[in-house]
Amino acid sequence: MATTEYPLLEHVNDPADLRSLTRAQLKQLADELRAFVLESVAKTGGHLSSNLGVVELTIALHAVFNTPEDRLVWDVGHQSYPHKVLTGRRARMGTLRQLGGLSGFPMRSESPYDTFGTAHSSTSISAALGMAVAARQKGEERHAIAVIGDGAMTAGMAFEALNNAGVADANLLVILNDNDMSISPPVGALNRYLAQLMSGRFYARARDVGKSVLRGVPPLLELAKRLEQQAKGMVVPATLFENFGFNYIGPIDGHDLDSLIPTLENLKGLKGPQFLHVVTKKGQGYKLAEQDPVAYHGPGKFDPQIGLVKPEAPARQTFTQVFGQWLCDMAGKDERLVAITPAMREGSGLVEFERRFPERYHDVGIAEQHAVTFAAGLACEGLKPVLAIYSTFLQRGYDQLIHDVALQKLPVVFALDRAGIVGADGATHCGAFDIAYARCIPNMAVACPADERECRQLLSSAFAQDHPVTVRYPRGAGVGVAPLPALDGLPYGKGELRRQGQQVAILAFGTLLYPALKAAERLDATVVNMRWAKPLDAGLLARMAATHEALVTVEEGVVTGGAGSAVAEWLAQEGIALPLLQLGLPDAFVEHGDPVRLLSLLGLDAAGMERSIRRRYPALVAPAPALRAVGEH
Ligand SMILES: Cc1ncc(C[n+]2csc(CCOP(=O)(O)OP(=O)(O)O)c2C)c(N)n1
Ligand SMILES: CC(=O)[C@@H](O)[C@H](O)COP(=O)(O)O
Ligand SMILES: [Mg+2]
Repeated sequence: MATTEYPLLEHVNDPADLRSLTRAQLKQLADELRAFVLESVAKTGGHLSSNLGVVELTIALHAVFNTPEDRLVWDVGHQSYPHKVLTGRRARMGTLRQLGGLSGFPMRSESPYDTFGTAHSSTSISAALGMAVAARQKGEERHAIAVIGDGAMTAGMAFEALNNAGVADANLLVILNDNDMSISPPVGALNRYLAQLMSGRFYARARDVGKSVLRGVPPLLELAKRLEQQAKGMVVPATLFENFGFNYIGPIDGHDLDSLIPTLENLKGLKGPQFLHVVTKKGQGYKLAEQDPVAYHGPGKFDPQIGLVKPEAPARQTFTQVFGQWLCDMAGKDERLVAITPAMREGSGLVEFERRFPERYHDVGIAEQHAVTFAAGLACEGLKPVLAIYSTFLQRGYDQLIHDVALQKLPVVFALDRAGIVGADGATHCGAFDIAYARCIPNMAVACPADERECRQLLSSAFAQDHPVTVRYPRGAGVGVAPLPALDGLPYGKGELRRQGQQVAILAFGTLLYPALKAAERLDATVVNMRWAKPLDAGLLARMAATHEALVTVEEGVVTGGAGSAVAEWLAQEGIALPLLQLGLPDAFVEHGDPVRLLSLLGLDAAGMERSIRRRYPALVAPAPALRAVGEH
């Protein structure tokens, strides 16, 4: 008889299938599920450590609650893979984060079990509260559960929701999945507070019952030991969460189904806002991930037997590396420079800066709104803040960008990483909107470097200004134009002519300059590297308009309101009636997939640009080279 590696898991096609399993079988299921997630993520790449940490919690939730009738909301959702596997998507896990495949995050369109789309953090309590209040209003009996990590818990939004939920008296269960980690080690007072809760309640009680529920979480044990002295003889005060109006239970061991299931069963019978504090370990069960949860937060493909292999020095630097290097160099030259990250030290290229300039490094936690206003405060006092932030996450701090920074004309540099297509993370992380949302703000300038060298130069230009500037650059490497060691900037608001052609001028904003140059060779078009979406280089534009029959703009951002729209506005303002073709991201969300393929599908590679320009201006470009006859080389 054929044996399978996952004998129990293979029969779980729906959470209903696991509700009939015995406790011992559920434990076996947990082992199989963990092994499956590891095997699967190793093949596709994706978020690993967080998923390994919630295997038992996921099983317990689906075993106890009547999902999807009971609403389960995963905060961030990067830990939703075990949930996907148990809710009928096991066979599709091989397609994870690929074009047409499963999303790396919960998605309402993907499954009825994904009750709320997440990826940007700290939304789960608000969403689950909304669902709980809606159920009450509609007279429907069901539970709403938010599972939120200790990192996500630091965001203002989570506290806004707690503040509301504590008095709304809705049947809401908030589960704090406390693994004492964000992507990097957690920061801030909340983290310290959670550690105190652990020492005061969890560890003491664990000792009392003579059973180490801390088994398997040695760093927590260490922490508990360190804090034990403080806890001795202490009357445990009401927790913060009880003061918010929640019934607080915990902390309990999130890897122990014998604790999780009865606790959840009990909570299920209680009315009003409930708060369960669960302690887990990021990377649980895979030693390499336990030891280095940061490296295994979101790895690419790897061999689980070997683990991640340090890549040989890549031929080309990523834009993130270029930024990190610039930041250190500029900090060495100007001691007013301070750097801020909202919990994205690794992703934003700040590891080396923190090592060299710890006093000038600020990880503020997942708190983008605060990060922007904090930068404003620093700037008020004469410091020169550089906020390193993903394009998509700055969306969170939009009012702060306008009201706290731009309105007061404060010189903050926004280093916007992940601008444009990001690939596997998909629509939630796509940096599509920043040109549009930044350029409409008075006092704000927007720089769009075309390559690595320009990225460094334009960061210097931005740093020299007396007002806010965003410098946007994409995920990954550029074409390989090595940055110069100097810290000289490029002229503010000026572009450059890159190719003189005939009747059509292509105005490129950012890295799409290079495919535009390729397309232009075949079209015999002029190409301008605009460099700045705001201010526009009006002199250069006027020259192009006067000497060409038609214009084309190219950008890796939404066309609606983007750099091409800025050119259209300028033409209208100048009363110039010239045909304009705007190429960029469509008025639609761009899904997950390989970025090269996505750009090609969107017509933003050289061939796509050539096609669009030829179609729009057939009489103004060089004829397409004749198709070669068969056999001709
Ligand atoms: C608004 C926002 N900022 C930043 C991120 C990037 N991010 C994704 S997961 C994560 C860490 C979350 O920590 P936690 O909630 O504790 O979950 P864990 O990774 O520990 O499982 C961060 C900072 C995000 N998804 N959303
Ligand atoms: C879940 C999340 O928001 C991040 O972990 C995100 O996946 C970052 O991806 P990169 O830093 O690899 O672009
Ligand atoms: Mg965490």
